Amino acid sequence: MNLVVLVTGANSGIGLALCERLLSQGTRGLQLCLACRNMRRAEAARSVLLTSHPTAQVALLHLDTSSISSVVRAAQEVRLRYDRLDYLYLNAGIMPNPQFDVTAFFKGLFSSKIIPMLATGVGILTQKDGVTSDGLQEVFATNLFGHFLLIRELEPLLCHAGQTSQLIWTSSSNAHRSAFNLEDIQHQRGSQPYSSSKYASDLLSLALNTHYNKQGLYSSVTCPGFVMTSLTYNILPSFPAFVWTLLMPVFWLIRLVTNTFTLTPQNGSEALFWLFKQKPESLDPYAKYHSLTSGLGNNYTQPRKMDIDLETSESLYETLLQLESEVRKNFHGTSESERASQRGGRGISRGMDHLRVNTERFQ
Ligand SMILES: NC(=O)C1=CN([C@@H]2O[C@H](COP(=O)(O)OP(=O)(O)OC[C@H]3O[C@@H](n4cnc5c(N)ncnc54)[C@H](OP(=O)(O)O)[C@@H]3O)[C@@H](O)[C@H]2O)C=CC1
Ligand SMILES: CC(C)CCC[C@@H](C)[C@H]1CC[C@H]2C3=C(CC[C@]12C)[C@@]1(C)CCC(=O)C[C@@H]1CC3
Repeated sequence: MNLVVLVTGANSGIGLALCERLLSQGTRGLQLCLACRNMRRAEAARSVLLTSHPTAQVALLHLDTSSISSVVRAAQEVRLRYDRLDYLYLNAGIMPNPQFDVTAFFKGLFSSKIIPMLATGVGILTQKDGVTSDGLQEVFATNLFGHFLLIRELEPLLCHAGQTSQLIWTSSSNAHRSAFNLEDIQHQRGSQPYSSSKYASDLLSLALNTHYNKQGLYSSVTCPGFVMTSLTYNILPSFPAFVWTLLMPVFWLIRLVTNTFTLTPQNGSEALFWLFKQKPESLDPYAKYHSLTSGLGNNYTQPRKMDIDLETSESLYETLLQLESEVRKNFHGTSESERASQRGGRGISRGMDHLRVNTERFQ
């Protein structure tokens, strides 16, 4: 059987580590597709993978999840290239302009909330969000909506009679109900867009199971733990690399009390890889599958109930469908010459100006 696996944000961190593990376990005929926004980095990732697995089938796909036109074009390309899609890893993610609250961190260290604070980062992190050329909030567009649109565009490959397909989200322990608001799903008015987008992915996964299980499509949510990647290095950009290295023994000690300090991308990809080997029908739609690493360095996967409910997940799903239909109307309303100039990388914001206006009421 030729399994097709597509991973978004596959050129670094957890996504790349997952690809390495998928190839290492030696599934015959596995076709891996790295969907990345930066083709130079994607090429470099493919070289790394092919160095250790010279006969592997590793394809590249240009995909910028924050851009509607890029998602639509990438999905078109996938439909041309493949006649099935068995696993879709929705892994690409950003946490732009993170602000680390040092005072809250030190207060937390000497309070009873120390363990949850170290495990989730809740209460010590905020971000400054931007707006995409489509007029959407950047974190929402990148982490959630681009992926939602991708799933909808790939429906013909994902919903096949007689076979199951899996959607696997890289969510986070930072996902928190208090950061999410159904009236402001893009988190335009708050300072925790990352937490909001990850909580929204937890809700959306539940809704996707409700609507697509009958068609053989299953969705699950993972949490990689705290992993040292470019995303986390960016939280304390003033720390040179050697400071992080010096802190490693401290982190290993913390791991003795919270197994969420997975630290390496390989450890962090544990749950994503574990799900690859599971029968999707046996998975719990209300569970988040956590990558955990014990004090002795052993990796394992543990399901934990999410703080989500069916009603909110349905409301979010309906709102996303409305936004999708608005976005499609505007995208198809764009003239061919405008789309051609978008393809050339110019005039995206001009071509999508009317969309920005129309999406305003969804923000
Ligand atoms: N590190 C951690 O502790 C945790 C991470 N996560 C999640 O894990 C996922 C992977 O992050 P991680 O490996 O840590 O960090 P990395 O920054 O190493 O990986 C993020 C990947 O997403 C890609 N990406 C970002 N924006 C886009 C976009 N618009 N279109 C396509 N690809 C994009 C990046 O590409 P590029 O190289 O071009 O920037 C990169 O390949 C994210 O969803 C993150 O939120 C969750 C919990 C904890
Ligand atoms: C000695 C200190 C300077 C150590 C600082 C540690 C913090 C920077 C980290 C402790 C818990 C971490 C954490 C995340 C980021 C970095 C910490 C706050 C995340 C929020 C990163 C993104 C996620 O999705 C979840 C992570 C949870 C834990």
